[in-house]
Amino acid sequence: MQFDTTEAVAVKAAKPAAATSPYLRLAGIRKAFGTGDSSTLAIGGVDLDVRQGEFLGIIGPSGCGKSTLLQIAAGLAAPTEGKVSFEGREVVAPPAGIVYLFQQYGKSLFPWRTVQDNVAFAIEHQPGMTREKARGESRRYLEMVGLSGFDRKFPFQLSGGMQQRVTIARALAAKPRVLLMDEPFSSVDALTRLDLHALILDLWQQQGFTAVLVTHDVDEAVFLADRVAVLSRRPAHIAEVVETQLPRPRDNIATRELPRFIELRHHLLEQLLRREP
Ligand SMILES: Nc1ncnc2c1ncn2[C@@H]1O[C@H](COP(=O)(O)OP(=O)(O)OP(=O)(O)O)[C@@H](O)[C@H]1O
Repeated sequence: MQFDTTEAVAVKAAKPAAATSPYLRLAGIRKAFGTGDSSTLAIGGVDLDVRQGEFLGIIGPSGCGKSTLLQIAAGLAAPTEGKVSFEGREVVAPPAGIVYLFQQYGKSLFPWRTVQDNVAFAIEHQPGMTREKARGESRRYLEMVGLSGFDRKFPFQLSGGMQQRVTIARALAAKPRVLLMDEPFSSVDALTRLDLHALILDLWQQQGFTAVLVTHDVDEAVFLADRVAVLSRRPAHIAEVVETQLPRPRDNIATRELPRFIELRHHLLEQLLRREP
């Protein structure tokens, strides 16, 4: 299938300057682990601008450096070369406003805390915040992710999908301006994953944060994102950035049947399969 990028280029050119100005910028990012003969070059030079308010998907072959890149964007890891800036300031530590959602909900929730106290953890240390106020706020975010009434349960009393909803509620309680997600839906079953896709899109639309999602799943990236960045094999660089141009609101069944969805899925799978070792 021939992939037509002319439309994508035209749309990009027509956008107002404010929508394309640097918001979260990764410039010349290289990352090596170790030194000398045993060193691994994970990222070989990545330039990527994340636009304010967009939903950006990042896909790439296994082990190409996706998680490393996201950790660098979050200020959780330092690049060997290059610079990250957020709202015009260089990122040298995790900045306020950027929240990182980990893949393994099981490891990121505190098993000894109730669900509401897990969410409260994101806000209870804020100046002027009391435990009761934090719990009240937590219940509001639990309601947003469809978990009203589960606030006094412990994580082990919830299904995997529900536990991931708790981590999403906790991330939202921190009021992210940018939510970075590292394969957040990969540990749940296929139907729960579709539910979580709809949930994260609703929340993104309601709350107005910028979303960056790293995933192996081409369908997930195309379904959720405005743009999909394709990473090359390690050492990673940006092979391509595609504008999805799918109408919103997106629907779990209808959107996936659109010719544009099928065309993008085909193109991106072809890219990835060609790039798998
Ligand atoms: N702390 C570390 N020390 C040494 N090497 C590391 C470290 N973290 C990552 N790497 C290496 O860097 C490369 C990229 O890893 P990373 O986890 O970023 O890839 P990924 O694309 O997210 O992988 P996957 O798709 O399997 O989740 C891999 O070769 C990995 O072994």
